[in-house]
Amino acid sequence: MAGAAGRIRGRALGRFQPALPVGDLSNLHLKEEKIKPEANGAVVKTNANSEKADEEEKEDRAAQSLLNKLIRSNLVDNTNQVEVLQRDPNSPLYSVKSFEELRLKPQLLQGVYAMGFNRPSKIQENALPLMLAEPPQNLIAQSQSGTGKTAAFVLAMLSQVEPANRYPQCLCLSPTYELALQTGKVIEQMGKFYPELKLAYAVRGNKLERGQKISEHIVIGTPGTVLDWCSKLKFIDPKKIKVFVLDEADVMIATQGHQDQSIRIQRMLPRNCQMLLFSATFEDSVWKFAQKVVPDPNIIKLKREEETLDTIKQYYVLCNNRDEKFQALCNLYGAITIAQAMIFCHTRKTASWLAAELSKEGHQVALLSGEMMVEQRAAVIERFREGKEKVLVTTNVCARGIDVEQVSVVINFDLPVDKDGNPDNETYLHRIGRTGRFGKRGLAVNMVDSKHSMNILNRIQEHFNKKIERLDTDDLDEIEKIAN
Ligand SMILES: Nc1ncnc2c1ncn2[C@@H]1O[C@H](COP(=O)(O)OP(=O)(O)OP(=O)(O)O)[C@@H](O)[C@H]1O
Repeated sequence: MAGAAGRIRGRALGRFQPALPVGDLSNLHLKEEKIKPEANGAVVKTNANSEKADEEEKEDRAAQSLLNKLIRSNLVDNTNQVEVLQRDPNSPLYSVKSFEELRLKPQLLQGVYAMGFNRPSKIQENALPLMLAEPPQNLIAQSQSGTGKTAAFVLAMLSQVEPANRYPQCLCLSPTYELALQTGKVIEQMGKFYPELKLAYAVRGNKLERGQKISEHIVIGTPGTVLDWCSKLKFIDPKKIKVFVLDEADVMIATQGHQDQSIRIQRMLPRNCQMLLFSATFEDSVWKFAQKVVPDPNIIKLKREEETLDTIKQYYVLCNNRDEKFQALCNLYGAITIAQAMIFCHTRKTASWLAAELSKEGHQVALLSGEMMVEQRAAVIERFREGKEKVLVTTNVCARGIDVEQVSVVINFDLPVDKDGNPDNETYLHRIGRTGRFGKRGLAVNMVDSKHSMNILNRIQEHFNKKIERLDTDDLDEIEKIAN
């Protein structure tokens, strides 16, 4: 394949590409001076306005979380260590390397193995001994999505339940109806060999007769309904709850009202109730909330990922406008063989335009867009993973926080910016971090179409202190080896 790139070096690409009859490679390095300052300013302004106007997508963390659960088939590989801050440093609570060491009830051990788990994940290894200790310990735990948090607290709940007592003993809050159902499924699977154990869903639409008392042992639901069931409707006696779990705390607080409702529920629980809070991320707001709902916590945190771009080759291509960016993209495809690429756009509109244009050029393109139902999005990602499509075009908002494994090339058709138009370094890292994983080398190509975006690129470069080079025909041999 390196030969193909070699043949076209310094020549018009159009003649050599079967699927994409496009222009000259010189488009790849248009001179920066070509962008007239006044035109440039105007372009930027219009872009910013129109982008705002058609940026209808709102970050929906609950949908992203659900999507991750739907597309995930196994544990996310994570090499980071966890940090354990024990409330009582004198109490020796060791981590466990096997489920046997936890002395789980036999029917739970059976459930764990029936789910195909051989040994605890990193977060489980550290959290389970704390959660199953006598007396039960409170816990705030943060670990990346997909690392086994749900399974951990489900085991804790199932271990504490006394089936002979026919009333709710464990209460679990989820941010949405769908996420509550997903967690419910894990409870059902893991408790499969514990048939006397019953589960109720406190979600909107699940209507019970007034005056009724619930006999199920575990209640899982959304904050609003759980609050009603505990206070106004009195279906649950909160004073009898032994384990309170607050799942997906980061998603929870992103929803208006959920934080207050969760705190109100927590205030109704007995003092000796075990409080457990889980979150995939740990920004300040989550931490503040966690401290309000979990008194005297033990804390388990996944150590921050080292921001490393060492295995990723980063380039930029200078263009004048959207069409030229498309042209440059086609040129790149014509010049090298790309196994699988993800292309990020700023808006839905650009993403669907680009997907259509690429399809016209004969590419097998998948479009992941915010207007799709979560199930549809999961299907698109699945097909892409299976290699049915080689290019996935998506928007920033839609793809943030979604686990798509290794791709060989990431293209920023638009650079990531925050709502104020400043460089979004975190998103940049997250996007291009999809390539260059597991010791492989990765390739990231940034399309720059104005002085403004050049400025953004420079700031990103400074932030990471890592050179982003201008893509040149001389680089094609090198990048072909990475991209293919
Ligand atoms: N010990 C284990 N061994 C093997 N697979 C596991 C283990 N624990 C969990 N899994 C599997 O890994 C996947 C992710 O686990 P889980 O949903 O518990 O992660 P999570 O951290 O709760 O994710 P989220 O933050 O999205 O809620 C699931 O498919 C689950 O069945």
